[in-house]
Amino acid sequence: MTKKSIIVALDYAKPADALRFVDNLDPSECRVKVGKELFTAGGPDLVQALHARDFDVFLDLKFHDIPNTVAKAVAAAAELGVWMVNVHASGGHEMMTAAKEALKPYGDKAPLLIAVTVLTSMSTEQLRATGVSRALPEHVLALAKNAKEAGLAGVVCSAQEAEILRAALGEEFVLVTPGIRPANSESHDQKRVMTPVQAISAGVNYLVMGRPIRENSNPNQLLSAINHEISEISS
Ligand SMILES: O=c1ccn([C@@H]2O[C@H](COP(=O)(O)O)[C@@H](O)[C@H]2O)c(=O)[nH]1
Repeated sequence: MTKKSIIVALDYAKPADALRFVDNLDPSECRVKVGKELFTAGGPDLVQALHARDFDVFLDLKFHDIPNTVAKAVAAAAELGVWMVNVHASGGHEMMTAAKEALKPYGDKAPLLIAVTVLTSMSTEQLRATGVSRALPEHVLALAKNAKEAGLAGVVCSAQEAEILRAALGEEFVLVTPGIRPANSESHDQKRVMTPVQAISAGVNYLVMGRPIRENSNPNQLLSAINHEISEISS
């Protein structure tokens, strides 16, 4: 179990606010995630500024397009030197294979390529309303199997599906889980949530946390406390 299993979501509108926030974090305690809002505002310069501060960057742009376009997009992410990048598993096998192929020239320097299964903000009812009739965990597993068959390193899912995925897809398959909330804290728009300890116990590799950390009066203290909590159960 890596010490840096917490990925802090930098969901800021302004790059300066994101950098001010990370300047109070220790890059040996966490990694960071740049999503659509911050990347649209700050672009490659912002990613470079995070690298200069020694942070591993998960570029969470959830690419979903035709295979050629997605392949070019993940190659552009590799050029930025990010640690992790993702696509939507619902884009299908051909799209995911094209993305994987596009990273081959980068060898050991290629970012980890993972696929989003079902967003953690979705409930069973919301998924059904999109036309998916099978049970939500079953759908997540089918998408994750497709991602593994296409050669991807892992998936984004909810920690609630981690045990099923770990059992079916093996120890090496990377599970990245947003929707992580400390006990008794607000869920916001997240529907499938778990606490950090529950998630790690279920076999998750990386915990994505945004608002609970960013909105805490002492983010560093909270990070250390969670790192301590999870190190106790994973040692
Ligand atoms: O299924 C998904 C995929 C991505 N996310 C992203 O993770 C963070 C979660 O932030 P919180 O503030 O901890 O809710 C956010 O950047 C999402 O875009 C997700 O939540 N679920």
